[in-house]
Amino acid sequence: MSSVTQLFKNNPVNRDRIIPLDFTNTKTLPDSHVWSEPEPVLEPEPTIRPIPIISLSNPEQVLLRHACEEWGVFHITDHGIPHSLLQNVGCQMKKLFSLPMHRKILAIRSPDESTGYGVARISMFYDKLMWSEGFSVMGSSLQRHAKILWPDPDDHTDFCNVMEEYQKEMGDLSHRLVSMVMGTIGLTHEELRWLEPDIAGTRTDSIQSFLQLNSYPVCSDPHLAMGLAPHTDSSLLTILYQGNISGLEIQNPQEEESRWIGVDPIEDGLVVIMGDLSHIISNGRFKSTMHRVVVNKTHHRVTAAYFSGPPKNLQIGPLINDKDHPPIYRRLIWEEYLAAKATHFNKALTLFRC
Ligand SMILES: C=C1C[C@]23C[C@H]1CC[C@H]2[C@@]12CCC[C@@](C)(C(=O)O1)[C@H]2[C@@H]3C(=O)O
Ligand SMILES: O=C(O)CCC(=O)C(=O)O
Ligand SMILES: [Fe+2]
Repeated sequence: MSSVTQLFKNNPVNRDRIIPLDFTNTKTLPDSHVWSEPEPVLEPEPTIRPIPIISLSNPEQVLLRHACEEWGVFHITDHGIPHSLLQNVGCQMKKLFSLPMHRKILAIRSPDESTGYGVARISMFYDKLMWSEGFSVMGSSLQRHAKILWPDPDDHTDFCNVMEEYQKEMGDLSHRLVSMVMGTIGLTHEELRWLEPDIAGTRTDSIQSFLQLNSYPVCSDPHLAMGLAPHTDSSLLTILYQGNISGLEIQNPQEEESRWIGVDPIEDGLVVIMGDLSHIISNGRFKSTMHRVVVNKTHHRVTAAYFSGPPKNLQIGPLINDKDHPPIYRRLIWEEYLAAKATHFNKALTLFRC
């Protein structure tokens, strides 16, 4: 059993934090989903620099390092993922989330499981409920849940083929990205051996991953709702496909006073979100930036987030140990980190401080 699966068995979620609202049959915002008074619209700050864009056909080390150290979030272009595959992923997500509620419910995640249909796990750390629904995939859960959602083999085969292809592409891309970003701070350390491609497919120590499909239905009162509440990702890094609809925002990492900045889609781009584990490995140099998702009145937004993490049972820890910068985090395995996150949420990182 994967360590992530075991983790969810040990940290079950309350049922009321699993089943989403039936958004298609909800015309006005229920009180459970009202987060705040409308925020005053902030004038755009002239000093705010745009989120970095890194071309993978010719990545500049200095820019990439800057993106990881100053922003923790950046766009990538020329990533090699076929445009048609991204479009198919978008279509399949729409197909899934447009199913009637009574169908989606058949694939509902159970309280001690990580995969299937339901509300994002961070929901349990907030009083209010979010204007979103999700579908999580890990390993063999894809086939099982797809067959429940679509008894007709034509439908579930299409869905599974697209998602399997996407996971394969994301696996390769995340390997490339992790070694690229770690390379920018001089990490060629023995301990990064697990990043070397597993061409024969025989190693048991390859990267673990988790695919999260998110759906943010149209909302009559977007200023009062929250698509996905503020959080940092527990991954090494997350690759996000967000189509061409805005909604993702990051907390400006260069300001003390939190101000949210939109990460608006760019043509054929993907977004990379640096996770807490990269922050740990880089001994605090890389930011794992707080982000959230806002919703809108007119467009149903669907996104695919691919979380990659280190191999099962592999201990990771700060890898830049010169005497001027002693390690600020202790060593840990991904499962331990996820367990801390599942109970302490945004305070999890501080628990591993030396
Ligand atoms: C591999 C991961 C990453 C997890 C935990 C575990 C499985 C589910 C992932 C997400 C997916 C949705 C956002 C998030 C914040 C959530 O609620 O569940 C993510 C979380 C994290 O990054 O902590
Ligand atoms: O949907 C988005 O724009 C972001 C999703 C996200 O942050 C997540 O799934 O962790
Ligand atoms: Fe996230």
